Amino acid sequence: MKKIAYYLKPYKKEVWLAIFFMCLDVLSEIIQPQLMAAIVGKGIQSKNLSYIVMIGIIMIIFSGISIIGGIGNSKFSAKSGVGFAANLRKGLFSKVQTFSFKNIDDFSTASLSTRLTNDVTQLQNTVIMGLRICVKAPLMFIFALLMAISLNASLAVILAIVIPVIIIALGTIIYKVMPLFQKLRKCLDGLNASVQENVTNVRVVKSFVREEYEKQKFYGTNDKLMKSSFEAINIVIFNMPIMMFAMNSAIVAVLWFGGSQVIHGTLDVASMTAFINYIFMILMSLMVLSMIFIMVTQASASYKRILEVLNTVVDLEDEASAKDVELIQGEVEFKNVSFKYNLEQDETILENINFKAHKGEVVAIIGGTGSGKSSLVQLIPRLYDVTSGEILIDGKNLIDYTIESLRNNIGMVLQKNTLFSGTIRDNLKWGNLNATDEEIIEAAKNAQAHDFIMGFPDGYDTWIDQGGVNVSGGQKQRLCIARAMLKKPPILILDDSTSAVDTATEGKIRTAFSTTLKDTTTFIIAQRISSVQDADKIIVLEDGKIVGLGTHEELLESNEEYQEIYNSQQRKEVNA
Ligand SMILES: Nc1ncnc2c1ncn2[C@@H]1O[C@H](COP(=O)(O)OP(=O)(O)OP(=O)(O)O)[C@@H](O)[C@H]1O
Repeated sequence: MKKIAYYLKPYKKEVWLAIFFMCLDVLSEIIQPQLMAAIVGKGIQSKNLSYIVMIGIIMIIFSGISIIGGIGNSKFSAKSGVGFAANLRKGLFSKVQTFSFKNIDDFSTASLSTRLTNDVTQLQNTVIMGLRICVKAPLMFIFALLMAISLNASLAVILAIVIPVIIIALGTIIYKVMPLFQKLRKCLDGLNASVQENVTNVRVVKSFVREEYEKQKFYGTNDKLMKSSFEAINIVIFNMPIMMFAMNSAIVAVLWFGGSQVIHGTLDVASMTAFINYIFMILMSLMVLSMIFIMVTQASASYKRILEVLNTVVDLEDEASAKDVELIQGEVEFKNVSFKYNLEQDETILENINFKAHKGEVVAIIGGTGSGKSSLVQLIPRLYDVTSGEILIDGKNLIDYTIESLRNNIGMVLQKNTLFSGTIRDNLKWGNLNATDEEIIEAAKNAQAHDFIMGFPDGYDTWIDQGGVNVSGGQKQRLCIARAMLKKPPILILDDSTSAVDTATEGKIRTAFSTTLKDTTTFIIAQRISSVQDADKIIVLEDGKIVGLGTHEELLESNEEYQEIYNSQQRKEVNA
């Protein structure tokens, strides 16, 4: 609770103001039945008009105070709730930014986005409602109870029977509904994942004419959510009738016993009317409290999910001895490196990897799909940590460098390239915020992107839509390469990042690399032999193991696997 309350702390003043205004509202409401009793008892019975007018004016004044209290409370509770939610979202977002790839894999992207949006909104509403009703209902309950007892203690005994019945009924409802609310939030995750996946991949869905299939899949998830909601609603609906039954029974009992007291002259009608009003207030506040409890039960599912994010131990953090490095030289060595995504997993993704890349060398990695090429390069910027063995950069273990300074020295073009909404210039500058226009143009020229950028009417100010959907696959890849080059990193990793670029353009990019990035150690993952044949070293990977290491000529002469890949690509070219 402390962890979440921390985000409400900056709004402490607003919280107290909301409570203060609510107290005003409750006190002015609580006084009304007494004043009404005075009008009925003293004013009407003794036909004293000036007394009735005077008490009437007092009632109007208290109503005015009650309105001011209500408005003040609404304003400050909304301010606290909305501010709290904004702070909490900031906190969650910052936490997610520290997550390793594994942490993100564990949660799933859709679940994280539900937690940052829906779950936070749920807590925001709970804070707002809490500060309105949670303060009002208990205050109203206590004051009305005190007034009822002071008016007629013997009649108040009725409450001693009704209140425990209500509490037991409410407890049972909450106990039953709690796990259902948790199930409901999980279903909401599933629904969000389905929507996100479908919207992101709408082009694939349409090109495969799989709209109907996706629709059925979505209907399934949607039905699941509807069924879980019904399950919860079927229990919650008992709340209101039970409360109404308890309230009506209590009022009938008051009329029965109170009526006989009036007949025997031990209670006057005005006091009985006031007593009924207080009973009404007590039971109404209990009813409202019951609704709050249900809302809190629902929010507690969101609370747990938010806490899970905040409490996540980031499995990839700086070692205590890690030091910042300004500029690394770029020598990379893998020593007996083995890797699994999950320690419980039987299958080893990379096994006993050994090689050394000298500063400025181009190391190409080739191999079948799923052979572990991407996994291997992702270990260099510590996107994942090795399971055993070690990776050395400039002779020092990776973990001796702080993650931030290490990654600042590495440029990476991932297999799944992403551009952000913004201009081309903004997207390129993302690689180096201090880059000048000249540097941006130079990087774009080297990545063979300048010509097509200038072909757009707005040139470098052309707007890129979210995900880069308004540029072609090959253009997107070249923009991502330019972005990485702009960083001028000592180590550059290109994971299958020219697959959509034609061979001639790819050749030009390689030439640009060899001149402008001659001191950069470059790792290139590629499928085409033509993309790797000029590399200083080629690693042939198969099932996570190195089965060949050498230059194109060496491998062509002595390595069976490489020969096989080469021959199959030659055959394809001849057939084409
Ligand atoms: N995040 C992940 N969690 C668990 N397993 C993964 C993850 N990413 C990849 N794998 C598994 O690791 C193995 C190697 O995948 P990797 O992406 O490294 O291969 P690759 O050689 O780059 O393949 P491709 O050429 O198809 O991109 C595969 O069996 C894959 O299923």
